[in-house]
Order: sequence, then C-alpha cells, then structure tokens
Amino acid sequence: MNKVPVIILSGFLGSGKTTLLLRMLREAAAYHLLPAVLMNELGKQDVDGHLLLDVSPHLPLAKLLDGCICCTKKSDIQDSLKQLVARMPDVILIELTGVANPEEIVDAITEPALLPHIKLHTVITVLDAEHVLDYNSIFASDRELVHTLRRQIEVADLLLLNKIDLISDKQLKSIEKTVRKFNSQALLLPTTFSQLDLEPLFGNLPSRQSQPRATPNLSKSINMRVVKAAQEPRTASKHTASFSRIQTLAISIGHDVVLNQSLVEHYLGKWGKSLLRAKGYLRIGTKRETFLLQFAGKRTTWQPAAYQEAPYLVLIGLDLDVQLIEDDWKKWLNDSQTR
Ligand SMILES: Nc1nc2c(ncn2[C@@H]2O[C@H](COP(=O)(O)OP(=O)(O)OP(=O)(O)O)[C@@H](O)[C@H]2O)c(=O)[nH]1
Repeated sequence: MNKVPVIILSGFLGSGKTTLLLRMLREAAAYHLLPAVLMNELGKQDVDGHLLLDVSPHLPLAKLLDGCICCTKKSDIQDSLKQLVARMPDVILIELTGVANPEEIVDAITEPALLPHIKLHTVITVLDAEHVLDYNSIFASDRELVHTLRRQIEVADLLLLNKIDLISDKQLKSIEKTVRKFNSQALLLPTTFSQLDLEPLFGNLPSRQSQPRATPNLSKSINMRVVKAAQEPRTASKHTASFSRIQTLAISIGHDVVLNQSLVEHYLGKWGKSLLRAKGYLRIGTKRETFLLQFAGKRTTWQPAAYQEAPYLVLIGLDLDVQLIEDDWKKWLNDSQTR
C-alpha cells in the first residue's frame, strides 16, 4: 500500500498557516488530490475548522483542540491520523499550533502503528515577517518558547517569509540574512498571504483518483527548479522520496538478536548532532528482556516494557544519510553479535 504523504505546517501564532492551508485546500482539486487535515488548536474553540469546511465541505478533518500537539497524548494523535488514513486521502496536511515544535509531531507519526501508512513529505514553516526578528526580545523570559520558534525555522524544508507587504525591502534583506543563519538549506520564499506556487509540493503527489493529472512542468517556475535542486542528492536512497530534511529510518530487528545497552548508546552517539531522536523496543542481554529505548536531547533512557512484538528502532534526524546508517547498522550488528 502506498504511504500517505504528510505535510506539516508550522509557524508562530498568526503567521499565516491557516491562510496557507486554505489555499492548499482550494488548489488541491486542480491536482486531483484529495487532502485530509489534522488541525491542532490551543483553544477549545474550533475557529479555523469551520473556515476549512467552508472551503472544502467534504474534507476529512480531525481536530485536536484545547492543547498543543506536543502535550497531547501520542495515542490521540495516532488515532486521529488513523481515522484520516482510513478515508484514503492523497495527502495529509497537519496544521500545528503556533507554539508547537514540528519535531514533536514527527515523533508521533513515526510510531510503528503509523509507519506503514504515512510518510513525512515536507515541513513548512510560515514566518511573520513583521515580527520574526523581535521574537528573541519579546519572549526573552521564555527560553523554551524561543527554542521552539528557532526549531520551527531550523527543521523546515520550506520557509515562507510571509506578510512582506508589511515590511520594507531593507527589512526583508535583514530578515533573510538572519533566518539563513538558522537554516541555510530550506527554500526561502517571501510571500504575502502565503501565496506560493504549489506545483513543487503537489505536482509530484500521486492521486488516487482516476482522472489523468496534468504532467508537472518542471521548468515552469524558478521555485520548482530550486526545490528540485535541493531534492536531488537524496533521490539515491529508497527511503527518501520526500522533500523533508527530517529523515526517519525504521530498523526491524530479529527476535533472536541480543543487544547490549551501552553498545546501543555508543552506536547512537556515532551520529552526533544530526540524530535528533531515537526510540524503539529492543531485547537486551542474554535474558532478552524488552526495553523501551528513548533518545532525546542527547539523553538515553531505558524502561522495561511489556511489548511482545518484533523489536525495532526508529531514528529521526536532520539530513541523515539513511542508506549509510542502514548499512552501518548491519555491519555494527554483525560485529556486536560476534563479540
Ligand atoms: N497583511 C497581511 N496579513 C496577512 C498575511 N497573511 C495572513 N494575514 C492575516 O494574518 C492573520 C492571521 O493569519 P492566519 O492564517 O490565521 O495565521 P495562523 O498562523 O493560522 O494563526 P494561528 O491560527 O493563530 O496560529 C489573518 O487575519 C490573515 O488574513 C499577509 O501576507 N499580509
């Protein structure tokens, strides 16, 4: 079964995410795409949900209200996504709250129950050009929020510098320079009302509908060329048919494989800063007891677990070379088993 691509929309409150989402919904039909949406709102009021249904009345829509996705139980996120997958969309669009770190949702969608059904396609971060340079001073007392806002920029594949109608050309140059310090690789597009050419995003998504789709014209726009260029180095790997800089790799581990905690930790340490997150259920020691491994912020924890299915390890990283890691894992496993 084809995995459903997931596009994440992140960005601080009021930056223009819903404006972008509405635009994507309006344009999806032109690409014969059936989108589904997972909305996350901080408040109990589902304001944006109504806007979406106005534009697309039959939209498969799931809502996680009154809390940020990073505080929501992972099982709720997974249940919502499973409900959406069951509606067989061509793409799932997830709008995060303004204070969410996109890495959190990536974490949730790489759980084993969802991995066979969905894949991360692109992380888009919308920036409010009028305010983005002031965030550090405005939120100086909230280091966690400053960190989150920075991560929104750092992990994006596509950065929309939105609301440029409200700033001068000089300010635009200054913002571009600052943003580039945190993310030199993402495609950076100045926009008003989140208007961008959606061809690079939607043009290569397979549609489940029978109607033939207009062949994407790769040279149609400058945006397309830029995105293509950024994508090229990754096409060699079968895991990476995606724009995303956040790469995920799921490693299945045989029931008979015996691992050792410190060796696994050493192995994870090999990937340095590029490894953002790792998790999985592993059999440890000669008694083959099952542990839940959690690696986040360079810390590793091991919790005994009742999990009885096939062991696995998921790695999430920025610009990981998944093929290299996969090959290295096999070699490492072989060496560690014969030690
Ligand atoms: N002037 C101007 N206003 C914009 C632009 N883009 C969006 N807006 C307006 O900014 C406001 C917030 O836009 P939304 O798309 O709701 O922003 P959001 O990021 O979804 O906001 P939250 O749901 O609060 O996180 C709306 O009133 C938009 O119409 C732009 O480029 N220029």
